[in-house]
Amino acid sequence: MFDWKHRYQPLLSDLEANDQEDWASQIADQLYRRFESNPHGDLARWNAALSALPVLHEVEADLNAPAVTLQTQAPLNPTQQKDLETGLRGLMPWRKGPFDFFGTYIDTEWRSDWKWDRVVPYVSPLDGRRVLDVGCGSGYHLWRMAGAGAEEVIGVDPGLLFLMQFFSVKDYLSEPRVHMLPARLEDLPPQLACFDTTFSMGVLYHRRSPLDHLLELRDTLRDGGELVLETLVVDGPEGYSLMPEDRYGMMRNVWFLPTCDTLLRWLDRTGFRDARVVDVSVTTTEEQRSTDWMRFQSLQDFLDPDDPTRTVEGYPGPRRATLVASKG
Ligand SMILES: Nc1ncnc2c1ncn2[C@@H]1O[C@H](C[S@+](CC[C@H]([NH3+])C(=O)[O-])CC(=O)[O-])[C@@H](O)[C@H]1O
Repeated sequence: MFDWKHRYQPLLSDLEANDQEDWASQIADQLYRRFESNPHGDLARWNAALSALPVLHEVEADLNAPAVTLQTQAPLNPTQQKDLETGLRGLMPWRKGPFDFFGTYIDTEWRSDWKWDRVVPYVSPLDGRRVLDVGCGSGYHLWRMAGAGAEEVIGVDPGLLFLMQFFSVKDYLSEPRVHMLPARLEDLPPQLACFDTTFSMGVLYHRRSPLDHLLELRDTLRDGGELVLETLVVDGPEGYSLMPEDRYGMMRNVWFLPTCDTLLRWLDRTGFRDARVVDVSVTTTEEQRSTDWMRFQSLQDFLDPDDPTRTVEGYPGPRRATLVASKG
């Protein structure tokens, strides 16, 4: 069974030592529910894949390279190489990355490093900061945040396969600064007010109530803390946002695609100050595509073949804005 007690003990002890006993006991309850009282149907299979990964010593990491990289001095022997392949293949599909496990390159569906490169020039330096990443996926950006010098990084994402992918990296590293919880933002205690920087990238459009999402993000931050928000946007006047009739680019659960000016208004109304748009980029089929490690359909299949500037449903194709704001 997935040994969550052992893996989460350091985080729970840290929180207790920092007067966050309530949060620690809430996390322990949530973990118990997810792993023991009501486990996901695929958990045993994913755990077997994680357990298949070879035990290796003196692993070093490069958290500043485009692919989060793990390496050892000596190359892996053929048995270790085979076990590595079995374990990593058992954790497919790999969507957010890339990663390099001891020379095995995981070409993920997304070039998440491209997003990081777009965002990081505009973020206050992360050195010494306590950082939250909401909707962290496999945890790719968590490792890059630690590489950028953050003192502590916590990711939250409800996806359990993502969590298993996170532990496929974490189990190799003695890296006490980086944690991931299988939870939604809404599952965190209200008014945490303890993070210096909170990222929400690729989540807002999945929320039926985007303003509540912004309020919940604000409540995670200390006064003056920084929000980094990245989400899908459309053209149009202030106040406008697109609500797709059903799917958007074949994705279910897409609710609001605002204009940049609407987003600035939303941030103002939810208690942020100094909000600014720092980047707007079209998502290309080079950035999001099927690979050997994610063999399902991807962006190319979600765009109109006769007009790739539009989704198959006829909406404007994906364009993402990054905004930075402070808790007012
Ligand atoms: N309420 C929620 N709370 C926390 N996580 C959530 C919630 N709802 C959805 N998610 C999670 O947010 C992530 C959004 S993906 C962005 C990944 C990364 N940030 C990226 O920018 O590359 C974008 C996409 O694939 O559309 C998924 O992993 C969800 O499980």
